[in-house]
Amino acid sequence: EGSGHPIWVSQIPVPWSPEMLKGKRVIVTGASTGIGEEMAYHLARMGSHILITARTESKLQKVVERCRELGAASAQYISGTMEDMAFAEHVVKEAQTSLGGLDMLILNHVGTSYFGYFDGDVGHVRKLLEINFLSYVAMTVSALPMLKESEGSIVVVSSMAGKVGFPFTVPYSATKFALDGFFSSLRQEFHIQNINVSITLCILGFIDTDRALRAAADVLLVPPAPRAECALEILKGGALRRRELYYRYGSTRLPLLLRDCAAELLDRLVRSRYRLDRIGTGQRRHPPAPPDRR
Ligand SMILES: NC(=O)C1=CN([C@@H]2O[C@H](COP(=O)(O)OP(=O)(O)OC[C@H]3O[C@@H](n4cnc5c(N)ncnc54)[C@H](OP(=O)(O)O)[C@@H]3O)[C@@H](O)[C@H]2O)C=CC1
Ligand SMILES: CC(C)CCC[C@@H](C)[C@H]1CC[C@H]2[C@@H]3C(=O)C=C4C[C@@H](O)CC[C@]4(C)[C@H]3CC[C@]12C
Repeated sequence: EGSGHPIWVSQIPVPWSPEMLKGKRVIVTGASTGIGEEMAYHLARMGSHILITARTESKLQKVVERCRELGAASAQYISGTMEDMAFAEHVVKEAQTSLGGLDMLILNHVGTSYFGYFDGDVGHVRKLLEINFLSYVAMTVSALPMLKESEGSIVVVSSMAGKVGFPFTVPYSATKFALDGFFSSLRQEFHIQNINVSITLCILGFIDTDRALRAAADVLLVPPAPRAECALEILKGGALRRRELYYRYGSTRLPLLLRDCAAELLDRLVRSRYRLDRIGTGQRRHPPAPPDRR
């Protein structure tokens, strides 16, 4: 008995239950902090086998310890950078060798970017595409044989900035839009080929992680949503094999409906949620912004 609404999964309505992830073998990337860390703790409480990754070993160690305390069936980490596709593939192989397979691949990490006017640095766009997009592709490709066998799930953490153009996140937004194209197209092929691997694209609004607050809290007139609740909603969406997950629903799904019938209006609404006079303080690494051209 779950508490959520019944949702159609393969023609059968299934309610959410934490039991769904019990004993499942799950990879979470970018799990040293933020939403990824919270997903690891939820999975631990549900009794999953957890393999987490990020660059900072000291943080991963602590997260793994906490996961064991919280009741994970098992918890381990591998540290390394997703700039390196060989590392991305290595993480997946580790699931094969130490967990004997994989039920859910949660792609969540993002490389560091800036919150400010696009600075023209093409090299940065390429690097961010490698970390935020290409490594997701590489991990998906190497995990697919295991996921086919388990009839498992791929969970892709994206953003409102992967569906709508927001200012001050140009390189980041490009990487998130790329994920939609790749995974939505791939989902269609899975259907045609009767491959029973679900793909859940998660569309998140502003979430209260340390990094996001540091970068944008000063500038945005939008209240951030809590990361632990966000993490749980992502896991529910994945377990229920939904195609897309919106969090929070009211501030993500409704603006997207508006986009499809009144794009200019949404653009204007979005711009009105920014204190443009505060851009250029704090996180920016690069020289002067062009004048505000509203
Ligand atoms: N917070 C928000 O407002 C929003 C977040 N999202 C999405 O949610 C997801 C999580 O975001 P959030 O929790 O805020 O992010 P955080 O910055 O808190 O966490 C990012 C994670 O990625 C890891 N990481 C960073 N660079 C690399 C790298 N080169 N190689 C491997 N791992 C790396 C970090 O660890 P380490 O530095 O140790 O490598 C960390 O674990 C992202 O996909 C983000 O786009 C979407 C919409 C809004
Ligand atoms: C106006 C409303 C319709 C909705 C507004 C939602 C806006 C404000 C939300 C949607 C996506 C959010 C950005 C995001 O995805 C990820 C990051 C990376 C992080 O390190 C710094 C914060 C940043 C840039 C978020 C800033 C806030 C954004 C633009």
